Formats: sequence, structure tokens, C-alpha cells
Amino acid sequence: MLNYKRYKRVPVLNYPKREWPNKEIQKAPIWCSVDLRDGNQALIEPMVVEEKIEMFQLLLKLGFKEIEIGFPAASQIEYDFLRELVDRNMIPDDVVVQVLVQCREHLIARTFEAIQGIKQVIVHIYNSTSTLQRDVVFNKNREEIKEIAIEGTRLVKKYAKDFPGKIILEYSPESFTGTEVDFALDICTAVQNEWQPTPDNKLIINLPATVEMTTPNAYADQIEWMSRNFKDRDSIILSVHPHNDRGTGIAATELALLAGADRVEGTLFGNGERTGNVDILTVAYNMFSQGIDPELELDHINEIVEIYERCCKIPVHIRHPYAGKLVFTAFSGSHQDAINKGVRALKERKSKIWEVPYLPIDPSDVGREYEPIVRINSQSGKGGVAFVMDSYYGYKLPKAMHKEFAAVIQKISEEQGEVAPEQIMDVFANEYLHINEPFEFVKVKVEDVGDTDTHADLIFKYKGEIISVEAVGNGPIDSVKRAIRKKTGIDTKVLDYTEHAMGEGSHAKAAAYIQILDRKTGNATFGVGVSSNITRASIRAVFSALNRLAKKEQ
Ligand SMILES: CC(=O)SCCNC(=O)CCNC(=O)[C@H](O)C(C)(C)COP(=O)(O)OP(=O)(O)OC[C@H]1O[C@@H](n2cnc3c(N)ncnc32)[C@H](O)[C@@H]1OP(=O)(O)O
Ligand SMILES: CC(C)C(=O)C(=O)O
Repeated sequence: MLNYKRYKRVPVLNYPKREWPNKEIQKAPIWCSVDLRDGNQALIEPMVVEEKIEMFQLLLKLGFKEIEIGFPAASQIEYDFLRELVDRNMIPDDVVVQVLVQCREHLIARTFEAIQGIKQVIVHIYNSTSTLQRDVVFNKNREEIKEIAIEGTRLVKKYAKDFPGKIILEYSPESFTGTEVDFALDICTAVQNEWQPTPDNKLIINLPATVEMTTPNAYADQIEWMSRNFKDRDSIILSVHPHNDRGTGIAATELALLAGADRVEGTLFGNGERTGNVDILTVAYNMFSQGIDPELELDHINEIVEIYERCCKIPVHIRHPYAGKLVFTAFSGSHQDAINKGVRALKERKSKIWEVPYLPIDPSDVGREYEPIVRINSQSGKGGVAFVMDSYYGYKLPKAMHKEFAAVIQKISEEQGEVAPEQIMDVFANEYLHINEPFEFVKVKVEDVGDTDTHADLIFKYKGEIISVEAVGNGPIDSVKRAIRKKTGIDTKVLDYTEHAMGEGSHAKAAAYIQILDRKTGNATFGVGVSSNITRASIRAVFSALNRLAKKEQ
């Protein structure tokens, strides 16, 4: 049995004045990517300089305006990467790079050495403030811990004085989620007093869920409490830096935005320490799916996956929101049926608003237009098979025919597993289009006779013998049916008939679907005909159905 008694419940803030539950996300926050720092520091094999450059270029392409590019005082590779960006003039003027450093003078001095030549930089200092870390890591009381933050701020101020570019300070009370809010506020206010930010020269206060310790609502309470208690709130950019230890990093971020956060630090696909940082892409796509501009260029998800996987050497899970290979695919029958109907309704209504059951967004909006929405296996139903026939091959099978054809495919899927669209089409062709025994259509000439009748002059093969026959009916199909009955005695009734065009212009064809009942046996089946001429398509469909009836009787 799990020894749950070894764990104590994390105390949560008693904050009945909370307002965030009544709010909605209205706009994108300031996004800051920490892929090259927090993401990188958690990799089994940290990125080499060339990989970091590729990742940096991807982040620029995605539209990040704030990018934490590393901890340049930590290692030569971090330092060299930063210098490479500067020396190769790769930092656009509208992008602010960010560097992380502890509140220690030799590290801050080295950091300022590294950032020489950059026009504007966020220098991000941090120190742990949680009750646990104060006790077991630093063995310091609140005042001593506060002194580390004040000293760090003083040092940045000192080095910033001689720095030719603009320095923006970011301070993180690291392990904020394990810190009493009154102490977190006290230490942030001390940094604020030392730095003296203004509304035109703001201080970034970053409140990390260094370890996610509670349900997201408890984090939101902490963020709202801080936001409402800061002095000179308009001189502060309130940033959050959620991790995902409980698997709720995205929810925590969204609630933190309701609670007043202005800025979000996170990574692509949530790479980062332990269970990762918050997945910035999912938070952004969630906004997009609610009709909010995410203010990132996210229309090519496959390219993002490809570069991320190459640089980080971590695969994106097949079920990862928006990006996973299977997230826009349905195997199960009822989902496929609803998607099929939803897509059809969308087209028919020419609606500008995307609303399709089971598909929160249109995959083509994120560059996934060539991927299958519907894949067929033994869990699939008739709607799914009909969807494949329509979306891949343009055959709009009539509703009454779905069951008949799906039963053929289901039999195959039960034996072999997944059935690819190409195989579905081959089976369709063999079942309906290339079936020429015992009947084979050769030629027909139909003419209207008077106002209501049609005369058919038909040539066909029956059991290998060429037959030429004429008959009159109330339309081309009826006259052909009568002609066939004259020679073979087979008496049929049409139960259902539909037709549609396939393709456009001079290559356009017609597809006809007919359901025929054999009056003698009581059997009924569909037949399908395709031709550039609609009458010929419908006659072919009659022959297809007759052959299928004959097959049934064998
Ligand atoms: C939550 C986060 O992700 S924070 C970022 C974490 N990222 C990294 O640590 C990656 C890069 N870090 C490193 O390469 C190294 O830790 C360095 C280069 C920064 C420092 O290296 P070292 O000084 O050799 O070792 P280390 O980090 O263990 O230093 C611990 C000392 O720094 C002190 N310290 C730790 N954090 C801070 C801080 N934020 N500010 C001031 N002092 C600090 C500790 O109290 C400890 O002091 P002690 O030696 O008196 O006990
Ligand atoms: C440095 C801080 C912001 C950090 O990475 C964390 O708390 O996770």
C-alpha cells in the first residue's frame, strides 16, 4: 500500500476575496521563451551551439519578443552561444534577450561581460525563498534571504551603470509556491525599493511555480494576492513561470492569467526540469481556439515539432495537444460519424466559424491539412468509411449505402487491423466499379419519346453472350431495366438513386448510385457507375447493381 502518511498537505492561502474566477482571458500575455535556459538545463544532452542557434531562429520565427538565452556565467558553452548571437548580429532590434544569474558578484560580473554589445537585455536574478530551502539549503532566516535579493539587485544596478545598452531587471523569488505570500511580497518589495522602477521603466517580478505543489486555483490565489498587494503595481510586470509537477501547468498558467499575470515564461511542448515547464504552445493554441489572437506565429506546427525534436532530442507524444500525430484523428465510429456530419454541415452552411464535433480547431489552420482526420480500424463505423471515400476520392456515398459498404470494410479491418484509404478505394472499385460478370454494359442510346417516355436501344453482354434489345420506359433507367427484363427475366425495382459531379471543367465526371431490389429473391443492393456522361453513369450503376445481386445469389 502506498505510504501516503509520509506526505503533508501543502498549506494554501485563505483568500475569499479572490476575483479571478469571474474573469476571462481576453488577450495574449507577454510571452517569454525559456527553452534555451530552463528547457536546455533539463536535457540529457544539452544543446550544442549550432542547435541553440537553430532553436533561437525558430523562436524568432514564432514571434517571441522575449527569449531567455541562457545562464552565460554558468559555462563556456552558454557564454560562447551568447557571444555567437552578438557577433553574428542575430538579435533583432525588437527582441529582448534575457539572461539568468544568481545573486553573486563574480557571476553577475561575468554575465555583464557576456552581454556586451547587446542593445537591451533582461538580467534575471533569483534566489530561493521557500520555507524548505531557507531551512535545508541556505540555513538562513527571512532577513538573510532578503539580503541576498537586495544584494543581487544592488550588484545589477552597479554593473548596469556602465553598460551602454538598456538593462531591465527581472527578479524571481525562486520556489515561490513554497513561500509564504507575505514574505514573497516583502522580498519583492525590497527589490522594488532598491531598483526604483517606474511605469516607463518597469521591473519584472516573476513568481515561479518552481515546483507545482497545489491545485491551479491555489496558485491563482497566490498570484492575485500578490498582484493586488504590490505597491506601485503599474511599475511592475507580473510574470509567471509555471512548472508541471502535478500535470496541471497549463491550467495553472491560464488561471494565473485570470488572476492578473501580465507575462508567461515557458517552453515549446513543455520541455524543462522534471515534468517540464508550462507548454507555451498549448496555452497559446488554447487562446487561438477561443478566438483570441495568441500573438505568436503558430500556423506550422509540424515544422515546430521537427526542429524541437531535432534540437532537444525528445519526441513529441502522439497525444500532445495540437501537435501530436493523432490529435486530429478519430478511429471510433461515433466520433467519425459526427465529424463527417459536422464537416458536411460546415460546407453546406458556408459558415465562417469552425464548429465540428471532436475537432476543437481546424487542423489546416495549424498546417496539418494533409493528415487524416479519420482512420479506419475495427472501432470505426459507416460514417468514417463514407468520410474517407468523400475526402480522399470525392465519392459522396448516399446515406442508405453507408452501411452496405462499411460492412465490407469492417470485415477486412477485423482481420487485418487498420485499413488505409488506398485499400478502401481498391475494395470499393472491386465491389462496385469493376464488376462485369455476368452482366457487362456495352452501349446505350436513349431518346425521349413524347413528353414522358424514353426509348432505350441497349447492347450488353450476359454470361458472355452479346445481346441487343430495345424498350420504352418512363426514363433512361426504367427503359434499360425493362430491356434487361425482356431478355433475362430479371425483374427489379429501384429503391434509391443519387448522382453527383466529381471534379470540375473538362475533366468533370458524374457518379451515380442506385439501389435495386430483385423482386423474385427480395435481395437489394447498391450499384455505382462513373462516366463523363450522366446517363451512362446511371446505366453503369444499374449494371453494377445487377452484378452484385447475381453475386449475392451465388
Ligand atoms: C530553479 C532553477 O532552475 S534556477 C537555475 C538553475 N540552473 C542552474 O543551476 C544551471 C547553471 N548553474 C551552474 O552552472 C552552477 O550552479 C553555477 C555556475 C551557477 C554556480 O556554481 P557553483 O558555485 O560551483 O555551485 P552551486 O550552484 O552549487 O553554488 C551553491 C552556492 O551558491 C549559493 N547560491 C545558490 N543560489 C544562489 C542564488 N540564487 N544567489 C546567491 N547565492 C546562491 C548557495 O547558497 C551555495 O552557497 P554555499 O557554497 O555557501 O553553500
Ligand atoms: C529561475 C527560476 C525562475 C526558475 O527557473 C524556476 O523557478 O523554475
